Amino acid sequence: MSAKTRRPGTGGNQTLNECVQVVVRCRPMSNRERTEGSEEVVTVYPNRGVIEIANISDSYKEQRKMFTYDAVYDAGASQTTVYNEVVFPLVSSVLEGYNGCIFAYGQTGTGKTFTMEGIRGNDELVGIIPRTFEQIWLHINRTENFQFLVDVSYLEIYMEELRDLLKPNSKHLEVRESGSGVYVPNLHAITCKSVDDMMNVMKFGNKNRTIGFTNMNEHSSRSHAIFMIKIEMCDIATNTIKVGKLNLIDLAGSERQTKTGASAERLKEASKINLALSSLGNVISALAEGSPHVPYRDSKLTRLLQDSLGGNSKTIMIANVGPSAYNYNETLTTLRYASRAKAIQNQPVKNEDPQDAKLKEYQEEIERLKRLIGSKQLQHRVEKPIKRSLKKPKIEKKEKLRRELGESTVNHLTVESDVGKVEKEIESDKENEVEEEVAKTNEQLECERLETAKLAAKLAELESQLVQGGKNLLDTYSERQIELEKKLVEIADRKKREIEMQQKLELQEETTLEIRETVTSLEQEVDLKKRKLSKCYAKYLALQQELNDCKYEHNQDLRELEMAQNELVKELKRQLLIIDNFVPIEVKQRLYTQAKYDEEQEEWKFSTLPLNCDGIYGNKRPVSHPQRRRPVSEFALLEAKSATNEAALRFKSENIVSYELEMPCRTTQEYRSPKISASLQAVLAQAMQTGDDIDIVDAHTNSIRSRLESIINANASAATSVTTNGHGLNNTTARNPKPTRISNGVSSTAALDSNRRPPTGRSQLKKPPSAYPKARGLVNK
Ligand SMILES: Nc1ncnc2c1ncn2[C@@H]1O[C@H](COP(=O)(O)OP(=O)(O)OP(=O)(O)O)[C@@H](O)[C@H]1O
Repeated sequence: MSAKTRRPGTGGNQTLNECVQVVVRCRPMSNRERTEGSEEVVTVYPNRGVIEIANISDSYKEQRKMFTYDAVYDAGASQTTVYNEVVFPLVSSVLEGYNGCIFAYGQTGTGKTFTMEGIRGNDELVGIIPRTFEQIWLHINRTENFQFLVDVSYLEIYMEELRDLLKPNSKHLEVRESGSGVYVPNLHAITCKSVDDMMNVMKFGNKNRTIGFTNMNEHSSRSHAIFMIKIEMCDIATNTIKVGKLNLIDLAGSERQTKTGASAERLKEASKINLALSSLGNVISALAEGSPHVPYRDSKLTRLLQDSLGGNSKTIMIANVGPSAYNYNETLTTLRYASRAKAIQNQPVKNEDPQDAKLKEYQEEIERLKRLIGSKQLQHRVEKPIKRSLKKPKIEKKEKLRRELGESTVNHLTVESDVGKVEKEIESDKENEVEEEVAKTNEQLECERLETAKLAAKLAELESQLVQGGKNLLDTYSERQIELEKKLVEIADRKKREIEMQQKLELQEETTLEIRETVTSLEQEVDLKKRKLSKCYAKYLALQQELNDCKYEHNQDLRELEMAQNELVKELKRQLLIIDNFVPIEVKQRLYTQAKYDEEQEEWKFSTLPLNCDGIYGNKRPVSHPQRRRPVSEFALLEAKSATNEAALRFKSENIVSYELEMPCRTTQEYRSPKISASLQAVLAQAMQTGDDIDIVDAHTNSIRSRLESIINANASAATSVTTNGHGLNNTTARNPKPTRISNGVSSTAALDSNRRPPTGRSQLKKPPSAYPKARGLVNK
């Protein structure tokens, strides 16, 4: 391990490189394997992180192979142990703002789904995904002064197509790349507020997952399923945001098509699954070898895993294997894969204060709504006194009138009565006005109140999406349980370190043994050298064996790829045959030129502009100008002017008579009879006449040409004799051993003609079947 490299869970700086953590889990023997009497060939040493596989079928090969990993689990390892020791630290990192990825890899039926999902309804057997939910919500409920937003998405890759499992009928999904990593635009995300919410989302998605039956597994996952959890966390005190993303992946099983008893459909699926997995293998190899080019773009799976393999994520690969001898080759392949993946280095980075955080958006929106509601409420308070102030003008105006009248009039009483009348009028007018205004204001107030209520509801909804941390601590967990959990993590960490130390110790023991062996005599030295040599030779043999195994496996992969390719070529030929026979040539050529490959979406598409008859893109028809009128024909203008004619009404509007008609492109051709050379026609004519085999090789010169010439000449002379004696029968009858029947006054030339054409229903002449030449399989035309 380099100085810059460390295994996850050992703490340290966030910019350090970190290897992909590789864990192998071996499942117990299945009932079927037991009844078939298959032997166990896998031995697991959990304390040393070592797994051994024995080869019992081939005595020529090396007997045992040993592999070392970060952790190994045998059939007895419980789901809880695997979770606490492997997954718990990673989920903790995600809750600190890192990206995390856990993917289960292995042959079909080795326990990937069992490890990731487990058995529902059994607390002991639930898998990694539901346990992750528990851990996340426990953390949220325990963390005070933090606000959380938890979004969940679920998708599958089936036959190299992305499918949204939470919106099964949604349109085509694609993988895109941005500065912050790979993502899938338009993927549906559901905001969750509890463990139950997340469980419901998982169950709903699983219902839409593609599964099928194979010989190896009754409920085989036929797709790669990716459960995505995004947790946004905001520290209320500092107002800083962190985002943790966790991808939980249950890959489809790698499988040998011969073993799974694949049907045609399963074969197609399997070839796509194997193709994606082999591209995953290529990516792992390229990363392990430090190759400058990593073929992420080879499949949708590797594109989605781009951040997890060689990217900014903390990653755990769980390789599932079976113990039976029947699956020796597949188990060995999985172990090799896993061994290679150990060398992949990632550079995990904390996602702090990201620009695209949804939580930030929500917070800003909440603030905006709060401000808006506050201002509206203030407005309500200001608007209330309007009722009272509306009465003021009455008194003011009354005083004014009194002043005006009082100053100019002598009789005070009359003035008073006038003022009283006017006052009453003014008052009733004003009261009406006020009532109207009050009604209007009330209406306005009601509208505003409604609007405020709407805003308040929106605010409440937004606020409800955000979860306040540290709420239900006492309800959910007691202090003792928290302590226990801490201890579990400590134990897991210690076990990990123990395995690492054990592995180092074993290496050192080997070298110290060699050093200790001091040479006392020449004989001993020879003995020691011999032993060293035999050790080296054994290693050499093992490596050679490994090489042969790899070659064999490579050839097998190649054969399977060839099989898949043959299938595809066959299918292509079928489609081309249909196109060639049923699609007219012009249409075919047009379609070929219109089809363009979209690099981004990695598929063929038709360009939107149709080709016209001249083979040019675009439309021949003129495009209307927004400000100009369409051209109108002379006739239409004249007709439009003649007010007498009722039919002229139709010419009052614009017409399209002046436009050139858009004629459909011709898609058929005139029938032309095939061109046959004169010599061949002569030979055919003779064959028609005689009905016998014709020797087309000259017996004397042994040449086809001279024989053909003689036939042509004979035909020409026969034609001349026909024109001279008017019948032309003599020659034919002379050469034809069969009697030529001429009935109903029909000449032999007509008989010859009818020989060339197929008999129709209209023809009165019924030809005897013998009249058709059979020997060469010639068909009358
Ligand atoms: N560690 C284990 N302990 C007990 N049973 C297990 C274990 N691993 C797997 N099984 C059982 O083996 C069977 C196959 O497991 P599972 O369906 O998880 O395989 P898989 O690898 O997901 O297969 P596929 O790739 O075809 O989907 C199941 O019945 C499962 O319960």
